[in-house]
Amino acid sequence: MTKEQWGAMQDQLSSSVGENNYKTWIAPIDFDRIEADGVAVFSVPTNFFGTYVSQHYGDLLLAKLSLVAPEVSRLKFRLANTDTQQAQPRPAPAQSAQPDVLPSAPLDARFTFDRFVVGKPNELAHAAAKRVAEGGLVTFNPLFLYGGVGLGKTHLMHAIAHDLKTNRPDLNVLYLSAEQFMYRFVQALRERRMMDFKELFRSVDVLMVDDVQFIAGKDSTQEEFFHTFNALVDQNKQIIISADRAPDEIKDLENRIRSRLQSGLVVDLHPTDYELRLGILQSKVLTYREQYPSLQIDDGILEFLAHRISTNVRVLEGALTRLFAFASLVGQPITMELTQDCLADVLRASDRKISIEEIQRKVAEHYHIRLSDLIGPKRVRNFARPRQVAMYLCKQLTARSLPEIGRRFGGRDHTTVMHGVKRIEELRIKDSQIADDIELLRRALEA
Ligand SMILES: Nc1ncnc2c1ncn2[C@@H]1O[C@H](COP(=O)(O)OP(=O)(O)OP(=O)(O)O)[C@@H](O)[C@H]1O
Repeated sequence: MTKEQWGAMQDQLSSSVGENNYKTWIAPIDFDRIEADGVAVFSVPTNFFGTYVSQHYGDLLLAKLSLVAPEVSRLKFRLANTDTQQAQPRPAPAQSAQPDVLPSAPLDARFTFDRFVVGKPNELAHAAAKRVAEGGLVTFNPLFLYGGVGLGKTHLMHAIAHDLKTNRPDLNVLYLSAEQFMYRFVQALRERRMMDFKELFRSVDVLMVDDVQFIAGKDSTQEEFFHTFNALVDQNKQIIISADRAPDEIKDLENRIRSRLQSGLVVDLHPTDYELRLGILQSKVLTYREQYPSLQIDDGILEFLAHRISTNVRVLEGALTRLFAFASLVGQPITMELTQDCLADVLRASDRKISIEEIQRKVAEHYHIRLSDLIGPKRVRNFARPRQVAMYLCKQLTARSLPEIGRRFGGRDHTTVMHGVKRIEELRIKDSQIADDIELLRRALEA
């Protein structure tokens, strides 16, 4: 393959991986040669780069390469200008002092605070993220953000990084996923460069680690993470962590790490509610207006989508993107009919109905009481509170009416259900145990 062909391939890669990823990961690598045994050699600025590109873009590179050079069956990444590097002694300290780049994972330019729609389910997480993004005194360390898939954890972390770049350009901000932390650590171990690794991580002013649940069960990575964490906290450097669940729900995590993670501010991104979903759709439509200025969208479509697609924001956004692309392709306005046609599969998939029985069973299990006591007439508190929780969840998660719910709870009146639902709504705010119970149950039911 010639350098020109590599140039053309880079252009194609740019459109496949997106501009941001391209600039960060593909542009800095260079095609070197194809060896006799079908190995395509690329030069990379650091070994970590090679590992990252190979893990994330290896298949894509290979696929594109095989169109131009069918003999290629494998990729190899070598440090730039060190062709025979493996055979060479390690560089003298003066040379190795040349600063290694600590690659922050690429930030998505769209993930800013401006584009983050705030509603009840995420207002606390948003406020905490905003506070950290000011780059002022470290008041809570770490900030631990958690929540289910696609609820905006990564969006908030990138937004913090974007803001810090503007507010505090003097700070060395590092954002990476826990998986990347592990690659970087393993790489350092393999190359016997642990001192460099430690030094680099300890020179960071703000460390953000996304999806920390990834290191559960990975003992040495946890150990190193713990030391990095402690060293930074001791220096009063801000740490921001995200995970798909609360620290005490992450299995196979060492206790000392768990308690460290809990020692700052732990905030939950709750599943979206209807109003938040509608807000997100409305804000997305505004951005689409620039791209598709003449496209008409009928009244009621966004409300319909916000009602019907309650899984996660990523699915919601994907549905809207598809809808706009489809409508502009066929040159038609977005009507209800077109929406149902175009999104039939998404709508079917999110159609999974949670039944009243399922809720009753899960709640009884959760509170260790018998199903018959949950539904039955006894009014002792041990049964009455779980019963109200179950009624509340039936109201939230099913489309059943209050009289219908009442009937299924031993023939109770709809006003009893209404009272139960109200009581739990109040308690959720005051009583964190109830709030946690509901969250756990909701997740289990929606899983
Ligand atoms: N409140 C919000 N306002 C606007 N966009 C949002 C909001 N919440 C989530 N999104 C969008 O939803 C998508 C998924 O969000 P994100 O990647 O941050 O989720 P996540 O919680 O990190 O999920 P995962 O656990 O899968 O990593 C992104 O495109 C993000 O911009």
